[in-house]
Amino acid sequence: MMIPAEWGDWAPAQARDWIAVPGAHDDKYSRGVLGLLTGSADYPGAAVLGVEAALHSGVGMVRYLGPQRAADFVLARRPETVTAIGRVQAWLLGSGMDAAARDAPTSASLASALAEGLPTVIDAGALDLIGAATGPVVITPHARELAGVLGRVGITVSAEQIAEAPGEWAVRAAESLAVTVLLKGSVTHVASPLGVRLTVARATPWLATAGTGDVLGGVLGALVATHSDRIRADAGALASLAATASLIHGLAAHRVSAGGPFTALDLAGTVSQVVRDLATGNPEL
Ligand SMILES: NC(=O)C1=CN([C@@H]2O[C@H](COP(=O)(O)OP(=O)(O)OC[C@H]3O[C@@H](n4cnc5c(N)ncnc54)[C@H](OP(=O)(O)O)[C@@H]3O)[C@@H](O)[C@H]2O)[C@@H](O)CC1
Ligand SMILES: Nc1ncnc2c1ncn2[C@@H]1O[C@H](COP(=O)(O)OP(=O)(O)O)[C@@H](O)[C@H]1O
Repeated sequence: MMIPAEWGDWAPAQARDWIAVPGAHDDKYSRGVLGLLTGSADYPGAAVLGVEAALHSGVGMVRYLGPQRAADFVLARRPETVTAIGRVQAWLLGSGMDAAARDAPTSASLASALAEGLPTVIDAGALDLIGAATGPVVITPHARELAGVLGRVGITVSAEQIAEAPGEWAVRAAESLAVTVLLKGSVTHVASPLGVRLTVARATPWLATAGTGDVLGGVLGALVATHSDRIRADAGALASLAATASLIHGLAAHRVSAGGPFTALDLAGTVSQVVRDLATGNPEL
């Protein structure tokens, strides 16, 4: 296995360059629209968390196009969300889905989104569909999910082995799958097929609570939607955006935690404060 050449720790000064600040000529469409196919009858809450996080990250519009039960919860929490079908600049797929339990309409919707060639974040219950993507992809597995993804391409590894050497396995996955990999953990590792290797070490162990990964998906989805043109010109941008999303997530966690427990929904609500501090160059970050 290839040993990672050099890992660089991603810092707020670098993340600042990846916050899309709207200008006088922007409207909601020019800022970027994120489409979400997330949530399921079993996990409708993941849809709410992803939408909440995307809206707090600074995006022009969120189109939530998942199952009706989840859409009802999403709209009850966030009436800003649009549930009408329409054009998007990027997709977030799979959070709160179980690949083994996906129904035919959901699989068809995922296939259709993947065929559009748009920048796409693939999480959780859509990770089995990486090979169907036609655009630039970033995947957001934890160690157990990455073991499953690698198993599907004939690489046998356990979640425990991945947790022991996360950097090496993130690189192996990026090279084998030809996608950007954001491997979640106490330190997050981002590896791209082009050789970018970034770590983000700003998290807190209080993040080990249900739903925080769904929040990360929403943050990354928003960043990708607001940089869609740039990604299409240079797929390498996905690694910088993935590291920025993880950094925002970790900084928001510290802020909402202040040394104690917090909920995933409250984490999502804190993301906008961190994005503001990055955008305004707050030196305290
Ligand atoms: N609010 C929402 O809607 C949320 C929705 N979410 C969504 O859920 C989906 C699945 O995500 P995930 O990461 O949990 O799934 P996965 O990698 O299959 O892990 C399963 C493994 O866990 C283990 N296990 C289970 N219970 C255990 C126990 N008590 N103590 C110890 N082990 C236990 C279990 O082991 P087993 O019980 O089989 O022995 C198995 O190995 C995904 O779509 C995500 O987005 C989440 O984000 C949460 C918030
Ligand atoms: N011990 C830890 N220390 C720091 N961050 C953690 C720790 N455990 C989990 N995290 C972070 O919390 C998030 C959990 O995501 P995930 O496992 O997908 O949870 P869920 O499926 O419940 O949303 C990831 O961003 C991960 O990096």
